Amino acid sequence: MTMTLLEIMRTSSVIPVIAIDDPDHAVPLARALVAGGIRVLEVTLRTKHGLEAIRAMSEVPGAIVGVGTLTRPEEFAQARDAGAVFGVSPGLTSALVAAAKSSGLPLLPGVMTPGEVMAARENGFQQLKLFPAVPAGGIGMLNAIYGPLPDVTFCPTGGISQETASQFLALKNVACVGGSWLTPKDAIAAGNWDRITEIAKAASGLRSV
Ligand SMILES: O=C(O)C(=O)C[C@H](O)[C@H](O)COP(=O)(O)O
Repeated sequence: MTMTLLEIMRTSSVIPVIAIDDPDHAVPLARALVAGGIRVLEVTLRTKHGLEAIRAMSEVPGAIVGVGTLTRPEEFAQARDAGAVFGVSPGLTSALVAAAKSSGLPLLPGVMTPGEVMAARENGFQQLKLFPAVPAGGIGMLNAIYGPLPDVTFCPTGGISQETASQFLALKNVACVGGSWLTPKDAIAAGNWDRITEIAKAASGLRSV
């Protein structure tokens, strides 16, 4: 089943940004998040286990697995072949635009300024990640962008927490938010999957204020 980026963003109001330090954690972590109602999982290439984790997590029933931290063109086809069904990058370059098109992997590119929003839109991207969301201006920035550029939809990521997520989700131009708070490193290291499921349940219950 092929999903568009907008369908993926609307499946989950919160997308966990995941870094896997131990490949054995991939499957139980994905199961714990899905059990808590969080199905869309962004597995970053920040660690060397990213592709292996994508391959393993893609087999977990209910999980919709994407790749994060795409910064080099060659990573697109590798992630797609590992099973990723969407990709997220912290920024957009012409080489990444070409790689997204040739790989067929739906890309959620990172932007931080109105000019970057416009350049991304010129390249055919209307769903964008505001990154880093809070340092870039957060809610005020998203509201300001909505005035001149109302036809783009954001997944703000960077500095968002369980406490602030609903304020972002209340904005007209926000479909979902991303964050690493769903996957605390200490809980993963301890194999405390119940705690991850509890955090996921709280996050999946979030909509707007
Ligand atoms: O690794 C990537 O691809 C990124 O673009 C960065 C992450 O999305 C943010 O660093 C998550 O932000 P926090 O929730 O504040 O930890």
